[in-house]
Amino acid sequence: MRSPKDFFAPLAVGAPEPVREIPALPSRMIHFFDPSNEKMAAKVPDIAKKVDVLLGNLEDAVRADRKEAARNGLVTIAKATDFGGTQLWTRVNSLDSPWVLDDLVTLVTEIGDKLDVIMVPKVEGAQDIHYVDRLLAQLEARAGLTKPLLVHAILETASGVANVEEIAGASPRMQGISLGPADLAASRRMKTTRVGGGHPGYLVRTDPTGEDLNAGRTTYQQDLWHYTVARMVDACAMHGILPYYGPFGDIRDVVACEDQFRNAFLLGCVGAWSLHPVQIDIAKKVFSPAPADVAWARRVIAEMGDGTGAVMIDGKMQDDASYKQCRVVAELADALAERDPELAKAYDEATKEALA
Ligand SMILES: CC(C)(COP(=O)(O)OP(=O)(O)OC[C@H]1O[C@@H](n2cnc3c(N)ncnc32)[C@H](O)[C@@H]1OP(=O)(O)O)[C@@H](O)C(=O)NCCC(=O)NCCSC(=O)C[C@H](O)C(=O)O
Ligand SMILES: [Mg+2]
Repeated sequence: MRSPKDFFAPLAVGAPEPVREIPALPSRMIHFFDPSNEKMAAKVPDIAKKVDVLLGNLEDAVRADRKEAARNGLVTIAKATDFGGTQLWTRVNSLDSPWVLDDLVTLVTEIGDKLDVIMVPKVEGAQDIHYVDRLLAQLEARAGLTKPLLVHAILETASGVANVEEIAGASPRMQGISLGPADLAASRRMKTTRVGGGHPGYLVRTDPTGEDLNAGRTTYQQDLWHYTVARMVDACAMHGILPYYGPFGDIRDVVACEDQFRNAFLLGCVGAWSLHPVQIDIAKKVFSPAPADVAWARRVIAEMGDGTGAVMIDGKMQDDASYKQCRVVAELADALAERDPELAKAYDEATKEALA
């Protein structure tokens, strides 16, 4: 563990100064594509206009014999594309794989100035982040980069969950953490074969109403991921970094995907992964607060003045704490409005109506 005194010192001579604060840039959807897949790669310029984050995936879902093609494809795409205000991320192979060293060396050297965040899979503890942290500093120094690359960990091993607080605080590069429900289920020996989402067998049942144990009893499906997401959100909030729900693998089930994303949004996540174009608009809808909620938040803030004391608005008590809750929603809305003029208009119209 580094001393707090040198936590923000560069880890290699000539490496850029680490950031002191993680920018809360819109990242409602992290859109995955395989850079070795020509059809997907051809769609990148168009998709880049629609998403907050575009991620060139080199890890799982890329066949072993396509790893080099994916790495080289990402370099070519990054050099040839103007991403505008859209962030470019990558997910490198796992730290125990034969590909990760070349992934990091090639990407930082060739396109380190274009990349914003490196997603590291299967993180087990702070030691994994420390390894990547030092290596990135060496590579950044050699490439002459002036802006440090940020690191995003996937929470997808039982050890990772047990160590999530130390992972979140392991480096000033830590930008955020995503839930990886598929690998996590395997690591924990959970008995679901689904990629994220619920399971009909994970439920609670109302009490029996009489002798017949089957009669009149309702069951309610529970969220398999509630504990992990909540723990991840707390760890991220404690360290000033951003939490994300990960993948929802049932691409056809756009309804359950929206539900799972919304649960994560309400619990504190700022975004989720989109694996297919159809999931982009779901994430955009869910992770942008509704205009009516933004209008309400802005109204409470306006009526609360300096944010202290208690007032009644429409029969509901508001005080210092609810003022802070409203600031969370209003600040997110302001950040999204800056990127999205349509959303800005919808928020302003709803606010005008609420304040009239
Ligand atoms: C899931 C897919 C394999 C589905 O692909 P496909 O069968 O081609 O779907 P469609 O025919 O409906 O596609 C229509 C067109 O759209 C293009 N397409 C599909 N997906 C994307 C995309 N992500 N980005 C850009 N374009 C995309 C198709 O090429 C079709 O094009 P055209 O024929 O010209 O009309 C596929 O969507 C896919 O591979 N998605 C990404 C999967 C992925 O990245 N998986 C890894 C992340 S999840 C994970 O790793 C688990 C996690 O770590 C954990 O442990 O939980
Ligand atoms: Mg995984």
